[in-house]
Formats: sequence, structure tokens, C-alpha cells
Amino acid sequence: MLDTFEILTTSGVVLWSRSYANVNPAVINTFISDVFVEEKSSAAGASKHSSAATNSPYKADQHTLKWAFVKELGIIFVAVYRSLLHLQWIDDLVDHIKTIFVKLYGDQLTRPNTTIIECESFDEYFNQQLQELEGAGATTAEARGSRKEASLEKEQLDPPGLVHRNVAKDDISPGITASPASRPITPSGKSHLVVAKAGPVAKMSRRARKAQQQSNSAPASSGDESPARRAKGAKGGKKGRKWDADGLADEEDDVQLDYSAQAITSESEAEGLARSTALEEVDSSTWGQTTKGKFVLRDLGDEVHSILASAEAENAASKTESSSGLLGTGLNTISGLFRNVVGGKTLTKEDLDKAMKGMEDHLLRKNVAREAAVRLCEGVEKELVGVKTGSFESINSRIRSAMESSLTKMLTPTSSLDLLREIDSVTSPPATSLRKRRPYVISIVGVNGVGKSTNLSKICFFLLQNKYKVLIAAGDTFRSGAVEQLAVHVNNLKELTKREGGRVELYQKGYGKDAAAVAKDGVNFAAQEGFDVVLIDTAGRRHNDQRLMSSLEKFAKFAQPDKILMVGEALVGTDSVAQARNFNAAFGSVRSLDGFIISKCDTVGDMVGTLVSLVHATNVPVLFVGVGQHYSDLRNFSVKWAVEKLLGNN
Ligand SMILES: Nc1nc2c(ncn2[C@@H]2O[C@H](COP(=O)(O)OP(=O)(O)OP(=O)(O)O)[C@@H](O)[C@H]2O)c(=O)[nH]1
Repeated sequence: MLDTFEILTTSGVVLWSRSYANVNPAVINTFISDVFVEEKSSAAGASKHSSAATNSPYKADQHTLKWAFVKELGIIFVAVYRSLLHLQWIDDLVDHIKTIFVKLYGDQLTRPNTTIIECESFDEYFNQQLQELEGAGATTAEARGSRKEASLEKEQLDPPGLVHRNVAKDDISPGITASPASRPITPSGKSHLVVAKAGPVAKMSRRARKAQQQSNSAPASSGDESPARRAKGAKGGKKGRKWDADGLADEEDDVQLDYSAQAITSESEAEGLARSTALEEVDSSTWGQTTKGKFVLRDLGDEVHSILASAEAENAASKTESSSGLLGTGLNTISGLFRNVVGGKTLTKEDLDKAMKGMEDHLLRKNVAREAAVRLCEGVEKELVGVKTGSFESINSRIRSAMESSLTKMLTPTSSLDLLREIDSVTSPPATSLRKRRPYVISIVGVNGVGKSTNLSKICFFLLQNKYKVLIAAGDTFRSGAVEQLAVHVNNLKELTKREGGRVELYQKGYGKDAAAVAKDGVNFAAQEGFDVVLIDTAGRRHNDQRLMSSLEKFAKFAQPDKILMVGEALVGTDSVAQARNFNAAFGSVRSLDGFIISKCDTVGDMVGTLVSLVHATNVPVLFVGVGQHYSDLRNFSVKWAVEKLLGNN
């Protein structure tokens, strides 16, 4: 049977716990030290903490510890039981409790300067899960009795309140402490009180309170089926509750919170009760809904199942995304690269050298150009020499968080681009402004075949959906077929967006003309015809082709684009740095690139290092990423997404 379950932070603060038997505190302390401080091999699962549901079991002192870790929140979930036992449901318990706890309290935990976690109502959720899973695993009532005795004994030994594991007071990381009421030792019969909810306004009927008091004081009678289990058997027979002005349930309505006692036999009966339910002061997140749109309090079991179901759906979605190389995977850890030294020490260059080499190799594998990878690592090393690591922090996690900050800083644009607002500011200047209305001009440049026309069309699609009038100017007067290719895009876009109210036309002068002059004429034409935006396509050119590159300066002078965007392929590799530098320098001393569109991100999985190389080489921000071959496959660039991909496993 389960001996203890603890939810604690990596700095050793116990947020919530439940004990059914005395377990030597050294068991969990050693586990934390081995797995999280020293990252010993027996904790192989540590490398996968955030993605794995539960990790390899840890064994100590005749106990087995099943655990899960939510890296983003720095929270460990650990269940301890006797190694002799085989608890089939224990993995599910750890996984479900992790999911529910994160869902209920994740927001509190991420709030800055959080000093307390209000998780006293978590008892109910835990009970619900334990009984549901254990019920399936046929726990005996006798075991419950002995468990309760053990829990009471433990209560005397270890008073509820703030508990720290193995950490000196000064070492406790700021931010999170446990609510004093977060560790009540509760006998398992309690969860039949379906009023349980997350948050301070949970209401409880008089009868419910009485039942709780009874269940807290009286030992569970052997052979008595738990109320929660009976309630489960009566699923579907639920009634709404009436609440009186004190927030107590009106017993006169004769509706029991313990659904085991009766079942609602007809739908009309259920609806009648729903109509009579008064909801003042009840947190809406706890509501369920009847078909008539009236709310009744939701059953705890339903709530837990819906939390688990939505987490499962999210996991499935993120798995699909990562396997298809699309956006949005979770923040994984880097496997085993730099696991070497313990926390709580002042870092020297020697400590860091080996680990930094691991980080550099990791970045190279992510397709970051060597120059950028070396520079980033040098910066992080410089920053970390002389720094003291946290009490439960290994060198690798210190390096990782420093690299995360460096990458985030580097990739975050100094000013954000709100394209639509910028367009509006030039196409509809305020009446008081001296500026005349004119079209907003974007030109797209890049080497051959990177996706210039495709991504220009994607931007156009986005603008048409926002009802702008767009002129596409065919500035590639060089490659045969380029103008026709744009004409096909324009026809497709017209067809796709005819109901949106936008307008798109092609401006073209065929081949062989001076591209700068065509672009300038196109902009003038757009101004006369009342277009809002001009998108100018340009010929692809090798960045080391002097003749073609030098024509870009004239092009910029003639067309006067508001934005010059360079399309760079995610899969370009080592050439990326030179490409970015040459294009950035090609517009003369007064102009440079305004942003990158990184195309074909869908083809590289998490090897998105090229974007780091481009930004590192130029200081020009990434604005959009292309993620496929459809017009809608363009995304605003998310720094968080990129950093997660870059520092994730590979
Ligand atoms: N998978 C994927 N393919 C893309 C993406 N963007 C563009 N492509 C494909 O890349 C190929 C080249 O795209 P184009 O738009 O013709 O490239 P270009 O830079 O205009 O080509 P040139 O005019 O010859 O220089 C086409 O097959 C596009 O469908 C993307 O984000 N993902």
C-alpha cells in the first residue's frame, strides 16, 4: 500500500503531503539528493523529467519511490511504498496527481513572488484519485484502517505546516512556501464530500461537515465500502445543491451530497433541482452545466476526469506536433550532456569547461552556426564563473538557464512589430497629421529558392483576410517563369479570399526591365489606385554575386520600402551567417534589413539553429516563420518556442 505521497519543490519545500505509514525521512532526502543534486545514473529518468509521465523507480531502504517532475515549475511528485508490494496503479496515481496539481495550482506557482500555495482543498482531489485507482486495484478495508492509524500517528510526529527537506533555511529559494494548512493528514473516507473544489470559497453543507468530522474522528469500519466508492457506483444519480445565505447547504431540500444514498430517477427531477440551485459566491470554475443552461455544482470526479482528459488531449496534440516537426513542444531538458557536478558550489572556469563544450556541441547539432555557438557559450561561461549554484542545482541546469536567458535576450526584438497597426498608420494617417495617405511597402529579398514568393503570398493572404487592398509587384524581372508564378499566386489568393472583402492585383512589366524602376512604378501605381499595401517580390540572388547584390541598393532607393524582409531557409546550415551579413549590408549605408522570415521550419524539426545564426550575425530580428506550403502556414515568431526547440533534447 502507499506509505506516503509528497509534492515538493526542488528547493525542498513540501507543498502538500499525505502519509499512511512512517517512512524514514532519509528515504526522500536521499532520493532528492541522488536524482536532483547529483543526477546519479539510477535516476536515468531525470533527463526526461518534464516529458515523461513518471520516471524510473528509485529504490532506498526497502522502499520504492515513483516520481514525476515538472521542470517548468520546479515541482517533484513522489509516491513511496514498500518494495515488496506491486502496486499496478502507482504510475497512474503519480501521473494523475501531477496533472491535477499543475492544473489547479500551476498559475499560483508561476506568479512572481508567490509566498504561499493555497492547496488545502487538494486533499479531496487526492482522495478521489487514490480511491478511484486503488479501487480498481482492490485495496482491502483493513488496509485502510491501518493506514488511517498510521496517518494519525504521523500527524502527532510531524505537525502540519511549512516543511523543508534537507535544506538549510537560508538556502530555500524565494517564492514558494507551503500553506500551513497544506498537509492535513486525512483519513481516506473523506472524499465523498463532493463539495470539494480548488480555491478559498469551497462550500460545505452542514451534513457534509458533520460527515467529515465523523470520518476524521472515527476509524473506518472494516468491510465498509467507502462512501466515495459507493458514490462512484451511483454515478449519474446526482442532484444540485441549494445553498443558504451562509454558504451552507439547505438540508431541507433533502438532497444529499453523498450521492450513494439515492439516485435521481428522472431527468425532470434533475432539472428541477438544477433550477433550484442558487449560485451566489460560488466560483464559476466549479460549475457544471445542465442542458437547460442552468448551472449546478460539478462533481469532483467529473472535474478530475475532465482535467485528466484535457491534459491527455494536450499531450497527444504536442506529440503529433513534435513528430511532424511543427510548433509548440514542451520545454525538455538536454540529455546527459553536462551532468557532472553538484549544486551549492562556486563555479570555476575548470568546472565549466567540459560542460560548456557539451552545450556548444548541442547548439551545433541544432544547426546553430559555429561562430554563433562559440560566442554564445563564451558569454555564458563568462557570466557563470564565480557564481554560486543553488542548493539543488547542478552545473548543467545552471548553464541551461543561463543559455536560456542569453538566447531569449538575443532573439527578442528591441521593438515589437504590429504589422497591421503600422500599415494603418501610413494608410490612414490622422486628420491632424501633415503626412499624406500612401501605401505601405514591403519588399522580400533572399537567395534563390528559399521561399520568397511563397512567403510573400502568405503575408498577402494574411492581409487580405484583414480586408486590405494589396498590390503584388513582380520585381523579379530576371528569372523566366517568376512573373507567371506570381500570377498563379495572385489568382489563388483572389479565389481563396473573395469573400473576405480584400483585393489583390498583380503589377508586372515582364522580363528584362530594371527591377528598381518596376518597383518604383508599382508603388506609384498603388498610390494612385488606392491600394493599402505593396508587396514587392525580388529576384533570388547568391549573396556572393556582386553584380546582383549591388543592384539592391538602387532598388531600396527607388522603392523606398517600409520594411525589407529577408527570407532565410531554416535548413540553410553554415552558409547562413554570410548570407545574412551580405544581404544586410547590401542596401547602402542608410538602410539595412528590417527582419527575417525563416521559411521551411516545418522541415527541420527542432533544429532551428539557423535563426540564431542569422540574428547573431546581423542583430536583425526574426519576425515570421514559415511552417508549410499553404497560404496560412505563416506564424509570428515566438522567442519562447525557438528557445524551447533549441534547448530541448535531440
Ligand atoms: N515545406 C515548406 N516549403 C516551403 C515553405 N516556404 C516555401 N516553400 C517551398 O519552397 C519552394 C520554393 O519557394 P519559392 O517561393 O518559389 O521560392 P523563391 O525564393 O521565390 O524562389 P526563386 O524565385 O527561384 O528565388 C516551393 O516549393 C515552396 O512551396 C515553407 O515554409 N515550408
